[in-house]
Order: sequence, then structure tokens, then C-alpha cells
Amino acid sequence: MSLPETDTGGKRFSRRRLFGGVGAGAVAVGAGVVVGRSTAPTLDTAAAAAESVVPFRGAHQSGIVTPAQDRMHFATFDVTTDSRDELVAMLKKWTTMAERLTVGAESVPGGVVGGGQYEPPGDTGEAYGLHSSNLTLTIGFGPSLFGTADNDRFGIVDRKPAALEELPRFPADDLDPARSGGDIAIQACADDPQVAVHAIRNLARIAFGTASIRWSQLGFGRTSSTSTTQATARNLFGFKDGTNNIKSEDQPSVDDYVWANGSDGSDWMAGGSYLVARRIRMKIEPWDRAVLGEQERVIGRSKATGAPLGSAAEFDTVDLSSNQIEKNAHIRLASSESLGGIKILRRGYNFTDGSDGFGHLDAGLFFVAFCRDAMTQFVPMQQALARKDLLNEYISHVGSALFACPPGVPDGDDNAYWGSTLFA
Ligand SMILES: C=CC1=C(C)c2cc3[nH]c(cc4nc(cc5[nH]c(cc1n2)c(C)c5CCC(=O)O)C(CCC(=O)O)=C4C)c(C)c3C=C
Ligand SMILES: [Fe+2]
Repeated sequence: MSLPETDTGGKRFSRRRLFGGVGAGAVAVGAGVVVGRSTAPTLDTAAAAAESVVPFRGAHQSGIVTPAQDRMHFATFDVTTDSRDELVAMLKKWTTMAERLTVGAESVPGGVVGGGQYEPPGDTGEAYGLHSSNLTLTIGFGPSLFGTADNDRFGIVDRKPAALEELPRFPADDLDPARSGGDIAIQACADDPQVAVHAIRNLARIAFGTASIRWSQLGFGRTSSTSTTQATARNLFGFKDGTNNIKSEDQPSVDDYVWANGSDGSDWMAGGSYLVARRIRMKIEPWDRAVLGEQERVIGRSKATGAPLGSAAEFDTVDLSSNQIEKNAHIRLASSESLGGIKILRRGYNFTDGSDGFGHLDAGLFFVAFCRDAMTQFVPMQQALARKDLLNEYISHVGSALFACPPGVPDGDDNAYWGSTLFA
């Protein structure tokens, strides 16, 4: 693998290796400075450090079937240049930086203090000495990046996949344009929020003059498990969420429902996936006043165990012939059985962004799903839910976006970069 190199004698250093001799509970930052952090893992052993790196390169981008980390910082960008060369140059710089960040290196060699007293530091510094914390960085291209026949600013209008149409407006959508869309998205997931925020901040910083942040969202407490090795976490309604999700170990389902392939119509997307993001506000206060029976009736599962109503255990097969699961219960309407076999990979996070000025929490689910084709998977699923889901009384979709996430940057190919299959 082409690891990023520092400017220290051509040796390969990660941020962790640089500080590998520091004992548990403390991290050396620069000459003579030692700080402790309670929220991040400590630099105790090289083995622990190695375990916290998710490979950046591969056939597919990481951050999709990667076991969902605990935190997310998601940002979308508007491209502010009309120059294809400038856009490609930025994607190349982003790729190099992203690969460095995922191994825990500074965003540029010597970035924090190595530039000396008379330069703004090349790395903002807040992750200096922290683990990479399973950081994954996943890029996606929105429909607007591809332009139109009248304004084909990057010469890619003919390469826009049919699966990348703007999402339709669904019943009861209450979308805020300032929290929707974007030419490019970057999803940063990590087990330390500071690592995820640092990554987005530094990527945004080097995009100056080429792209600027349109909107961003912080997420905590994954609301989906994407691996059988993970326990099911709970969403802000207190229910286990992700029980019946596609799991990365289920290779046939991942191939059928997550990865696009060449025969789907866009060669450059083979090995990629489509990311749907929906900021879903949860009406916490009315929900908290609803009795337990109503809450379970809405979802169709037991709040305590996550078992389908009428069954004993969380992973029991959902029996939709049982009249214990209401006609319009969430899990009935969203099930592949009710939708002619459709499935999606869910990878969302909880959010709370303070309160709304009317005494209500601005909280909810930042819903993220990956699909092989959002038009034939997410869209019919959301259409069914938007029309009839009992959950609709308690939620409101306030942000929306769709992105085509290209395949991964292949191992050993120094010319490849984020999106190189699109701009080839
Ligand atoms: C369009 C897709 C979906 C949206 C939007 C969505 C929003 C949403 N979901 C919950 C809580 C739960 N969802 C659960 C299951 C579930 N949800 C979807 C899809 C969407 N959810 C699917 C495909 C499934 C699986 C259905 C099945 O086959 O059984 C569950 C149950 C546990 C689980 O299986 O994950 C909960 C709980 C909320 C709160 C929400 C919006 C805020
Ligand atoms: Fe759901």
C-alpha cells in the first residue's frame, strides 16, 4: 500500500507511531507538552493502535460495510470553480490527505508545527497525538456536480448515472434547502468525535477556492449495526435499531443490494454505492408522552428486547402473518417482504443540535443508507413509509441528499484518486 510519507527522512510515520513510546493515559504533543484525554483511547500499545486503522484502499470505499463506528461528521460541499482541472487537483489532494488521516498521520507532513513560526500550520492540530480511531472517509458525488446539457462545467454530464436523479419529494417532506443537496459529500466516521471533526475541517481547509461547505451534520451513537460482531444500539426513541439490517458478513446481500456493478449502466460506478442522507427530526416530546403500548405498536417490536411483537427474541424471524404487528407498523411497511424483495444498508446516527427555541429538542436520526440503486431501493421504500407509517406522527424529514460514492482507491495504484474512474 502506498502509505503517506512525512518529510522526516522519507520514513513512514503515522501520528501514533510518532508518539508510540508514550504511556497509557497521556499523549505527548510537541516538545515537552503532555496532555491527557478522557474521551479518546490512549496510546498504550502498538497493537491497540494498529487495531484502530481501517484500510483506506481497496475495491470498495471504507465507511460503507465497515462496522459502524460510534461517531460521524458528515459534510456536503458546493464546488465553487468551473475548472475541471482545479476540481481534479482538489480530489487528488483530498485523496492524499484522507489516506494520511485514516492512518493517524498529520494531514500534511509536519503539518502541526513543522512549518515553523512564520507559516499558518498545515494541520489544524486538534487531533495531534490521537489514535486514528477507526476513521473512515467516504466520498460521494451529488447530481448537481454533473451539471446540465446547457451548463456542463466539468464535462461529465454524459456520465451521470440514471440512479443519480434528484430524489422525488415524498409526502409530508418538510425539507430545508440549507440542509439538503450538495455537489460532493464526505462522510467521516470514527470512534472519537474529535478525529472525525478534524478530518472534515482539514479537508475543507484545503478545498478553499475550489469547494466550500454547504451543510454539515454531527452524529453520535450509531443507530445501525452493520456487522454481526456488533450489538444493536438504540435510537433516541429508545428502540434497538439495526436488528434487521444487512450485515457485512452476508456477502450475497451486500452484492445484491449495496455494490453497484458495471451491468447497472455506469461503468465508473462499478464497486461503488449510492448514499442517501435524510435528516429526520424526531418529535421527542410527544413520543415521550406516548404510552409504551403505543410506542411498540408504532414500531412493531418490543422496546426492551427488540423482538418482533409476538416473538421472544431480538433476532427471531419477523412473522408478518401475525396480527400482533399492525398493518402500518414501521417494520411491516419497511420489510423486504412487503416491498417485493427490496433491502437497503442502513448506517445512520443520532443527533441533537440543541433546542428549537420553542422548548423542543432539535433531535433525531441522521438516516444514512447505502444502495446499489437508490431509485429502485430507497425511493419505493420511503414512498411506502411516507404514505402510511405509524411513525410519521412522531417524525419529520427536514433534510435530504443523494450521492454516488465511487469505488475504492485501489491498492498499489499511485495514479488513482477519489473519483478517478469518473474523470478518467
Ligand atoms: C426509508 C427507509 C427508512 C427510514 C427513513 C427509517 C426511519 C426510521 N426508522 C426508525 C426506527 C426503526 N427502524 C427499524 C427497522 C427498519 N427501518 C427501515 C427503513 C427505514 N427506517 C428498515 C428497512 C427496517 C427493517 C425492517 C425489517 O425488515 O424488519 C426498527 C426495528 C429494528 C431494525 O430492524 O432495525 C426501528 C426501531 C426511526 C426512529 C426512524 C426515523 C426517525
Ligand atoms: Fe426504520
